[in-house]
Amino acid sequence: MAFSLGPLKFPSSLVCRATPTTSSSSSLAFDAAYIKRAAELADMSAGFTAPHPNYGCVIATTSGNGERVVVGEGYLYAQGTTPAELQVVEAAGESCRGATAYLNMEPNHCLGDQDAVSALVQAGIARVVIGIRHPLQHLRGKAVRALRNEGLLVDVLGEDLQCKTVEEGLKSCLLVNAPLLYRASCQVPFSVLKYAMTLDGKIAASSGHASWISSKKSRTRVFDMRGRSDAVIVGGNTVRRDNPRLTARHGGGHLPQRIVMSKSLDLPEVANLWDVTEVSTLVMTQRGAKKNFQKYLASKGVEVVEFEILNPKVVMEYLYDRGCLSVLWECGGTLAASAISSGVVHKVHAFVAPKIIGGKNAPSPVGELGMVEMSQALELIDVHYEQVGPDMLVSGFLQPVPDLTPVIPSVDETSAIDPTVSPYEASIIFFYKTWDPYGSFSNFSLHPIQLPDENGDNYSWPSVEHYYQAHKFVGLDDPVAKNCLEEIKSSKSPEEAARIGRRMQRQHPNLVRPDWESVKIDVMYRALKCKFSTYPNLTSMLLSTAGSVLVEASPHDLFWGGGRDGEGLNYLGRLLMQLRSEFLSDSAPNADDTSLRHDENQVQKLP
Ligand SMILES: NC(=O)C1=CN([C@@H]2O[C@H](COP(=O)(O)OP(=O)(O)OC[C@H]3O[C@@H](n4cnc5c(N)ncnc54)[C@H](OP(=O)(O)O)[C@@H]3O)[C@@H](O)[C@H]2O)C=CC1
Ligand SMILES: Nc1c(N[C@@H]2O[C@H](COP(=O)(O)O)[C@@H](O)[C@H]2O)[nH]c(=O)[nH]c1=O
Repeated sequence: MAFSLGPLKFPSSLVCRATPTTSSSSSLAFDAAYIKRAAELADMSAGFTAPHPNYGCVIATTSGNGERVVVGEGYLYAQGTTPAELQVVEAAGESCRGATAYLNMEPNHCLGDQDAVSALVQAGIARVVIGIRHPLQHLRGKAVRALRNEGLLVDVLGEDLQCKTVEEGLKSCLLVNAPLLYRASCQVPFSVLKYAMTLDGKIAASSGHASWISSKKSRTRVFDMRGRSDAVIVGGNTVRRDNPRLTARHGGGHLPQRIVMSKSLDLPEVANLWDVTEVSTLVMTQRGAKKNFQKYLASKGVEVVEFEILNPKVVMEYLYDRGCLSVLWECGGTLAASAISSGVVHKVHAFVAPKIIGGKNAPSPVGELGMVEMSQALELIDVHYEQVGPDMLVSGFLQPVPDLTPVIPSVDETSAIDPTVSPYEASIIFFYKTWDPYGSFSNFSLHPIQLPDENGDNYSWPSVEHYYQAHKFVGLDDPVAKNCLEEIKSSKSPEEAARIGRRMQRQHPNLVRPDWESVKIDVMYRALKCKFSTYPNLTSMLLSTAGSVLVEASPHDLFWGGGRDGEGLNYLGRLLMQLRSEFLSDSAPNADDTSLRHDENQVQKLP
């Protein structure tokens, strides 16, 4: 799950938070330059590391006359080869003592791996500057903690170093591992749509002829893009029309797998893509399509994969499972439209050639998307323009680079709600359905609570949800509202209570107590406090989550829940964290309500 807070943004105050060793602006400028260099180095292995990240490392020190000197540089060549940090400390030897290591990304710190952390420690590195934390939950923060435990000073960009000077460096680090961030966030490979079009927006003449629209220089650039990808995808029509090779002919380097998506399998018997001597080809089709042709392809060494229904989403999920990090779509407009509509395209590279071909029926880069107004157009983010020979390369993101910082609410809010949570280090614990591992945190869990009813009489509410829904109608002198309250009290399940309360609120908003919006958080907090104080196992379960951010994983409820992509306010999670914080500072939690006034004040303070 992604909590995209928008890409490449810094907190609004750009005041530098910097450690004593880095406080001068010239040191920050060095930090920024070296971290950028680490990202450049990491980029050298693009295409080779799937599904692992790209790592670069620069080690710099201050010489006797006070000058900064780089004592070593390196990058991870490919998956399974010596980590960048190890290579550099080995090469730089004694010069590493007291030096600073710049890493574009927090290293893996897994048991059994050749360990970057121990290499840096043993080499005598004094300080480590890290571009971004590891985006994968199980690795996030591990190396940072381990290095700090060993006494090294660790500065993470955007956390310990937050200022304009390092902004570019951080951006480079995010971009160089953008495929990993998208992969981790969307559970599909990072996906780029590339096409070449004429100035009048055609990707071929009306005859279908397309070679060539872009210049030789642009096409050589495409070879490089292919080399950075793990797979290149085209549709059946492009195979029939162009007979492409889809190889990266830029002198060595990585070759991506070639993928054809064809439902009909009405493909030519002779095609460049069926020659798999240099690189493999996969044909993706629908179950049962032209079995004889499937056999024929298999005899040529072409792998055929059948799907129940062939569409870009299932193909991308399949490629994710096969370990692809990055995929290049080089199809025509029909398949491109289908891929964009399915939400699997993250970036676009459009080569625009200064040519006009015309033709009413000449194809364009993206087919039907079903949009009717210009306001619906998809706008690219972080757009770049670059002249390549006579052509213009326009590129940009269709979806922001995901920020996987596991924080809901925001970094600033988190410590205000629960000071025990260190926002950058925290893991997220999601809860939602009652059968989930933390299902007892749900309002729907069947843990009766004793709290006064509308008459002030002690009442056993079957669940927090019963209490919450009923309180929408408390204090109203209306027979329908009173009846609804009674119905909620006697409803057989929390789901039923929720259904009655929500329906009534929707159909008769005038029968909901007028102060509901301002008291609902208090009502919920009172019920939660009672529930978690009443049941010792729930108290300990809540306390056991100390240090983690709690998120109600409701995709629809954007007030109490975190939403599908972290867009929700997560008030239920916030209240539980607030309660946990209160329990932690109170050695003997109980259901006594004498502290309630104080709690209410605290609740009011929530942003
Ligand atoms: N200038 C450029 O950058 C490029 C130009 N071209 C040009 O574009 C033209 C071909 O474009 P176009 O016809 O759009 O071809 P596409 O490459 O988009 O192929 C469309 C075909 O993809 C297959 N397909 C499989 N699943 C799907 C799906 N879910 N949705 C849509 N298609 C699916 C079908 O193959 P099947 O019919 O076999 O079932 C379909 O006919 C050619 O003239 C070619 O030269 C192509 C690529 C790039
Ligand atoms: N016509 C066109 C492109 N077309 C794309 O390139 C494929 C051909 O690749 P190959 O056989 O490896 O050279 C073709 O099928 C289509 O996907 N690309 C471009 O950069 N510029 C162009 O003008």
